[in-house]
Amino acid sequence: MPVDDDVGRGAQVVGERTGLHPAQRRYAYHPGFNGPAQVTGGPGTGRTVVALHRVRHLLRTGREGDPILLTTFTNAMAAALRDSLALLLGDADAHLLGRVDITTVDSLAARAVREARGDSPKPLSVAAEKSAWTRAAAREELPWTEQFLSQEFRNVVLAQGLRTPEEYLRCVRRGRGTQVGRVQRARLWRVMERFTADLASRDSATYTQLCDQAARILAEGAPRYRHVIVDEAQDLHPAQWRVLRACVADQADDMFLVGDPHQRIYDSRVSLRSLGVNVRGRTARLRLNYRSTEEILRWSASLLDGRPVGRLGEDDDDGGRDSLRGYRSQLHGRVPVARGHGSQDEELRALVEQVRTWIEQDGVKPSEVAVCARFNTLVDAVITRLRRERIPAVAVKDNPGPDVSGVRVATMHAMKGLEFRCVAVVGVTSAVLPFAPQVTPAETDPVQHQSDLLAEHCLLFVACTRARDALAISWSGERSPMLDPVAG
Ligand SMILES: Nc1ncnc2c1ncn2[C@@H]1O[C@H](COP(=O)(O)OP(=O)(O)OP(=O)(O)O)[C@@H](O)[C@H]1O
Repeated sequence: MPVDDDVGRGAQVVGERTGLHPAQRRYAYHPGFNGPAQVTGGPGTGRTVVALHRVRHLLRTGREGDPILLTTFTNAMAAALRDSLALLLGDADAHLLGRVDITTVDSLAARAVREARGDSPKPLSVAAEKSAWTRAAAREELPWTEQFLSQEFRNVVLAQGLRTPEEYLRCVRRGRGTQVGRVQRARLWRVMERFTADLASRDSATYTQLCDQAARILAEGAPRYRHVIVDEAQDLHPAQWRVLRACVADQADDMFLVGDPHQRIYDSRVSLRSLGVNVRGRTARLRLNYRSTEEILRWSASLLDGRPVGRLGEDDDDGGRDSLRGYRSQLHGRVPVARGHGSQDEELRALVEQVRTWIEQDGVKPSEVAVCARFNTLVDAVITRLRRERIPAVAVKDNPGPDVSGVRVATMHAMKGLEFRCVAVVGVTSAVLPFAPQVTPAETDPVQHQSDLLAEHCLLFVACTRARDALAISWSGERSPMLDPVAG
């Protein structure tokens, strides 16, 4: 199989055109789509590989000098895509690489704002945003929490690009499960105005605000790219889609999107049609997983417990549902192991044994083993413990290159897009999965509650589907209810 064996990367290069499955090849080497095209599929079905081949095809067949934008979700994934594309192009086509801008949408947005204004506001941390909402709401007795205010601003105002109180009064609050009348909307708007003015005075902004600003700036100028290729499309917010739409003219082969709605771990349900990205008649779904064994796939899929997952690029009003029907692997191996422990110390001791077995008995390189946890505190504890037991360990967030040895340790969010031969998911307790502060209470907003809960299930699904050959799940104390379908 013509696959390079760099570690911890999702976008490994499938060598020549003939290495692709016919379903992958049909889209990667399509002679020309009459508008945006989209490829979906479960984890490990090679969507990123298809995106890379599409870039190569467009580079080879397009006009010399036509710029291409290739975006993904994190800087680490952008770096991995850059390496993979360079490998795929090889020496013969290396000169074409300069035509491809590989970056995240947030970085692209920050760049556009900086170019227009001479600088760009400082992005706000989650904690700083919460305090800013508290300040904005301080003068009024409001019935809303900071979480509600932040979601209303992000999921209604910024999602729809609303500019005035009149627009907000008139808008349909898509995706929100609460009624907010005219008087309440007027109050909410005042709070949101105070929030934005406060941030502006501190020269700060949320990432979504930055994208909203960038989309307006870009829409006023000429399109910057001839083609836009989007990896991990399931997690982009409408403001990020507006940035992308503004970057490329509405024409043949303008946008090529790949994503998996089962891996949506951020709160973004989007109607692409309403944002001028209409993929109708140009969609394909991949079903063959090349990464994991069938045993890992089945096990991980049952974590979603049949929960309905909306289609990529459709919101609740579009109403479509995606499914993992027909999703399969031709690889076979051991059934994943799920085990509870009396204390965290015991759990970490068992983890050390498991990792040792993978490395010493199964002959797996340390860098092909990953351990992940919901939060950084446990990530740090795992690294300390492994090192104490003389097992080399490195944090994925420190971006270790492929030649750095050591077990990779990361949060579940940071596992997005990566893959490893063996994966241990630790600390899967009821306290962190689902993580209550992350899930809007049903009485505050029942729709948001369901969507937040689904994102928690998807997060565990993403973590487990990074494993190629072996998967071990553990917890200490009370097991997460999300494991009920698999752990009996
Ligand atoms: N046709 C193929 N032949 C052999 N291996 C393949 C093929 N297509 C993809 N792969 C391999 O399958 C693995 C998953 O591919 P890729 O990362 O592109 O999938 P993905 O759908 O983007 O996955 P995810 O979103 O879960 O990260 C990689 O190791 C890749 O090299």
